[in-house]
Amino acid sequence: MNPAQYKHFAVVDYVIFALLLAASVAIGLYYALSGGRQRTTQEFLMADRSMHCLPVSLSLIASFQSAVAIIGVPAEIYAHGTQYWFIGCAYILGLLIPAHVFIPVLYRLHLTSAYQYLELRFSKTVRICGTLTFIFQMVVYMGVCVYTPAFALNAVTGFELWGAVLATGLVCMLYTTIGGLKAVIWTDVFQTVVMFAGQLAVIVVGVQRTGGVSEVWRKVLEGNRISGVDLNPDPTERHTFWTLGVGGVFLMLSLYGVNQAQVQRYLSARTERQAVRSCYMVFPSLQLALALSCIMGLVMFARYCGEDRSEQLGSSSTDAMVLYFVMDMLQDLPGLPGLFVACLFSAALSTISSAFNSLATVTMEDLIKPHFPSMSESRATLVSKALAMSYGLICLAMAYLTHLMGDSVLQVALKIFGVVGGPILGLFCLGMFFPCANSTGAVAGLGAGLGVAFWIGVGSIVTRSSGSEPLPPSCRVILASDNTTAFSNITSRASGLKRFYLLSYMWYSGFSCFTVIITGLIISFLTGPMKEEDVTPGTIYPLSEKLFCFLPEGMRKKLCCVTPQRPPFSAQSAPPPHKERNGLSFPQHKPSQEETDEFLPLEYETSV
Ligand SMILES: O=C(O)CCCC[C@@H]1SC[C@@H]2NC(=O)N[C@@H]21
Ligand code: NA
Repeated sequence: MNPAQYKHFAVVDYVIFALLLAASVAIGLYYALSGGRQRTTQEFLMADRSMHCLPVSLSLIASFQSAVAIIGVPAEIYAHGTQYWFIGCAYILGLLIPAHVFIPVLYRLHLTSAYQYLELRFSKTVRICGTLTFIFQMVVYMGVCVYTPAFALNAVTGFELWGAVLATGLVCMLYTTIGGLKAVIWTDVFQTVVMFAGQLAVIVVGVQRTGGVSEVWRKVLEGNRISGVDLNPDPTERHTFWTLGVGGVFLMLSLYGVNQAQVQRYLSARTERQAVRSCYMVFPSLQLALALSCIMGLVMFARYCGEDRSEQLGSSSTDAMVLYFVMDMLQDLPGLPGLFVACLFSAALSTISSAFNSLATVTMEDLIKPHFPSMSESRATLVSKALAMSYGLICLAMAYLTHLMGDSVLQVALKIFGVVGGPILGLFCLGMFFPCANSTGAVAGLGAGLGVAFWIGVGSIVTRSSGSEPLPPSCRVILASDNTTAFSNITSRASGLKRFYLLSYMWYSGFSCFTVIITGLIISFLTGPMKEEDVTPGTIYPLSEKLFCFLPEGMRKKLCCVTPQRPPFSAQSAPPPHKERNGLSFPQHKPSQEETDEFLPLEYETSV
């Protein structure tokens, strides 16, 4: 875009953006100077496990609602129609399963890092593999989250790209390092409100500028942008009800079930019931966030129908076009462009701060503490703060790498979750649902899952770049058919392996998850399946019990090869002493009176 056409900010816009950064730092400072003043890792990393479900639920949304969703989803709707909206169907199971399967198991083990589960259930090696995989996933994802808002802003307003990246990274490092998880959660709450406000402002002004709701609706229908339910079973079809509604469930489970950033929030809740409730409360807010970004895409479509702005923009990226649309709408309403920029950076900051804090937690808990068991609390807290800061620097470096990725940011983010998050989900499912799985099987399974996922991921980039260039955004009705035509002739031409590469990226999570489970079970049986008495109590979810709960007791016992063990503690009995395993002691949690009352008894039976 030539500088002459840059949309410029009024002073008040910069003031609003600066206020957002200042408010975030202020919250960080407040938690640095209040409470326990962040002197223990329990407070710095786990918020003293004292959080109420409301801030936890808003923080759960903010963690994986970054500028990628704020910009990438409207761009997706603008270019391809509302098929993506069906990912909302995946939120039902994608949140119910974490609430009733993953949270009960992980909460009762009283963990700090989700990957401690892997050591309790399997071995230290499996835990380290899980931790390193998570670190890789979040570092790459952080890079995309820092880069996206700065890139979009620079494309439209000439806003200094690396200045914005630096400002975001530094402010985030500051309040995360001084304020710990409490500051990260409460800034997430504040930033989520700013996110919704910014998107709402663009929608209200956009509809009003495009001639009202009926006019927008008419243009959207005319432009064939409301997609019906596409039940096409072809797995290489990018977005269908199946890839989004079913494939999306695995994506959600990898994020809201086993990702450390979310698990840490569940564990910071004061009781298990509060944690489960926070998971339920995510559902309406996530649906609202999805609706806002989809509607924004529709309004943008109605506004630019028939015109193609890629030449003014200097890039055919629909992502940048979203910012162009926003500035076009809000340009002469001083303060609103600043509000939207604040919304964009709130989305980025809330995700990056969650990433910093969770990365620091797992690095401290899984990679450092086991080697320095006698490390003092104050030193451990200091090292945790240093870790949060160093991850900030790594993130800035990763932002530069994102610069080279090129794909639409939404696709890049979802591919990262699929390729790396899917195998981690598979590892936890293998552990929780298959008592016979052993450590060798777990490591082999994770390796196979990551290998297959990377293979498809890289293969798809190679295939697509040789096959099709991204279609320029346009309102022509035939765009949809163009897209299908262009795409279908690639698919039809593709042979077996190439067709494999064309698998929709929405299936990566599910595909790699099953690869881990199947490989893990095969290797476990080949190397001698685990015996029931060797499985640590409380690390198995009685899946078979639950699935066959309609069967009579006797038949169920026969059918379910393993009856799950008593959880590490129960409301009645006094908690057993420290659980020793592999020479490491995991404090078995002494339930508080409130927690005892709130204990959600799963039907556990002692093994006969
Ligand atoms: O916004 C991002 O940073 C990542 C893109 C969205 C990630 C997934 S998609 C399903 C779920 N819904 C969200 O709003 N985020 C996650
Ligand atoms: Na966010």
